[in-house]
Amino acid sequence: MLEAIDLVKNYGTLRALDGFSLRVEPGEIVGLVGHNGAGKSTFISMAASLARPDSGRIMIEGRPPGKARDRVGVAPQHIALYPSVTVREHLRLFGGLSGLRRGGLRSEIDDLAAALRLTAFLDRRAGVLSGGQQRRTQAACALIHRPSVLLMDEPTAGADPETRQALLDTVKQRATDGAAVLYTTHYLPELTDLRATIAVARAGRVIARGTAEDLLGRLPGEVVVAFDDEQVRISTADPTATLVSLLHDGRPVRGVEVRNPSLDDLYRSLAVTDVHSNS
Ligand SMILES: Nc1ncnc2c1ncn2[C@@H]1O[C@H](COP(=O)(O)OP(=O)(O)OP(=O)(O)O)[C@@H](O)[C@H]1O
Repeated sequence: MLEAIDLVKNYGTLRALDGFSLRVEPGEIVGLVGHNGAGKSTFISMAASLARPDSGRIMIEGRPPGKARDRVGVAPQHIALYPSVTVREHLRLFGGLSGLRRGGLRSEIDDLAAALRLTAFLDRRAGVLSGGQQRRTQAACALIHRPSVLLMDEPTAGADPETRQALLDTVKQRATDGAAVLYTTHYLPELTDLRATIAVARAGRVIARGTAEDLLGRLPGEVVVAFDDEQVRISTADPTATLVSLLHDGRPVRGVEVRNPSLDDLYRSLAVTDVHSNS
């Protein structure tokens, strides 16, 4: 389990975390979302014991992060691989650091390479891999020792659909196997695919927490219907009912588009709530 209570972190005069609290249970995937600069990566650095809070408490399975490093897997936002080292050597290195040896290490490497579609690239140097292959290699380094807390910071940034799906399927499987997963992204559909609960960060704290249905269910989507002579665009909480009512008179239709609420809609709705709660 990962638990953070009331973390504060200042960089000079800038307060990066301002009372950040979050808990991720074993088997749970929490999607941490929020605008650029909200504090997501700063929090991940702390959970990975790369930075210390000025105040507050963070625990990994009841221990401070510095004493639980072997239980944590981190896929940082920016690619951090050795260009001249092969994928297999990366995995041997990271697996070896966590105590995996010989047959155990070999079979973890084979299983993970298959899951992340890296088998054909195991003996290629990281520097000659495509961006997506590097992303998958980086995730594999985080996963090789079967960590009980998995921290993934925008692991699919710039990834093609194949890479994205391989990563999402592997993360889902690890959560099913009992890992507590913290996953940051700017893509809402990934969190739906992961069946993640959502934590929204803003200005260094978590301002909302719940399932996608809780947080997005009451937000309006949008229905756009192009008729022969006009285009009708309606903001609605019930797109299906709106669509049925727009189409019921049988007018010829050239196109229909239904837009579900996005993360931007969620941030906007929370900004309004926040302003009200501060007033
Ligand atoms: N080492 C550092 N020194 C100074 N300021 C920092 C440092 N690390 C982060 N910050 C600042 O702290 C704030 C939070 O940054 P952080 O990287 O945690 O945001 P984020 O939510 O991960 O954003 P993004 O979505 O862009 O990755 C930002 O204003 C950033 O500029």
